[in-house]
Amino acid sequence: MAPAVNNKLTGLVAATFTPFTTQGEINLSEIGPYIDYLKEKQGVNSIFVNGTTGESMSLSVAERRDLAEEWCRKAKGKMDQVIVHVGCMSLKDSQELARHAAQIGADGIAVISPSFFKPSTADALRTFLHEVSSVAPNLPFFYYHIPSVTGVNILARDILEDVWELIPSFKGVKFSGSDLMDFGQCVSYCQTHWSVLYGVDEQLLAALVMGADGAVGSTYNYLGCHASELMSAFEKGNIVQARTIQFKMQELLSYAKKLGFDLGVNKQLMNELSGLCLGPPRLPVMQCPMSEALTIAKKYRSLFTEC
Ligand SMILES: CC(=O)N[C@@H]([C@@H](O)[C@H](O)[C@H](O)CO)[C@@H](O)CC(=O)C(=O)O
Repeated sequence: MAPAVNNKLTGLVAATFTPFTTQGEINLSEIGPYIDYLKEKQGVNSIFVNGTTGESMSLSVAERRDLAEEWCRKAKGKMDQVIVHVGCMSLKDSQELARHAAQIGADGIAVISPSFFKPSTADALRTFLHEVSSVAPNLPFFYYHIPSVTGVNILARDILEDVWELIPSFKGVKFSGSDLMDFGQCVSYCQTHWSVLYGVDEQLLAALVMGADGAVGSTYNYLGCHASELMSAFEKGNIVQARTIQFKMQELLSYAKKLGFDLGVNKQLMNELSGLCLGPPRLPVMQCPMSEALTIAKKYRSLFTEC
């Protein structure tokens, strides 16, 4: 990746899991060791918290505040950037979390589209994003595009149209979609100080070719060092090496998907590979049987050497 200019967010960003106790309460005590693991074992220097992987929509606003605060506190001096996802179904809740993120020293906020009452047009979504950003006007703002989860199929490029007029703090897009034409259009429209970050880990190389500044994803929790190697190989023009790593990532994920890979499986896999105690997911996501995570971990170990 190009070096960071004006704190531009680049490189690899881990979308963190939310640690829970076995009783299903948030477990703040695991956040410090988690950050150390990401930095020391995976070489990951930025995190995206309370996102999809972090089960944000299954958390209360109070829990999200406590988690965001602890992530920011423990990341100080260790992580380059902590981006806090503050999107909620309710505008008021999103604004509360955005204000709170500004108070606790987050490096940026991201907002997903509401998905129960869905915006019917790009303008409706842009207005929602504007209203959230306006309560934290000095905080870098990212639009979080993830149509497969929200069911909101508005092109990300349409959200970007003259967006700086509406959201002066706008700093980029976290694009977790597989429409590479829309992605390319975002890259080509972007200002140089914005970041376009890709979020479909199994297609990272394609996004780098298209001009991604970096990547945010769940698998970088345990594939961080390998994805970094992929990025360096790409930067050096070694496409064969970059492709080899991407193909291994794809082999792991396609194997896992055949076994029913979802957030529950992903979290259990992370527990197994990292040795951290991140606990089970929260309902309605089901906990995955240990045997399934062990089978996928075995596949992981057959494909990748330890970082
Ligand atoms: C739908 C979904 O969860 N996508 C993941 C990916 O990292 C995904 O887990 C990975 O590409 C494997 O399919 C991320 O884009 C989500 C993410 O960044 C987040 O947790 O906010």
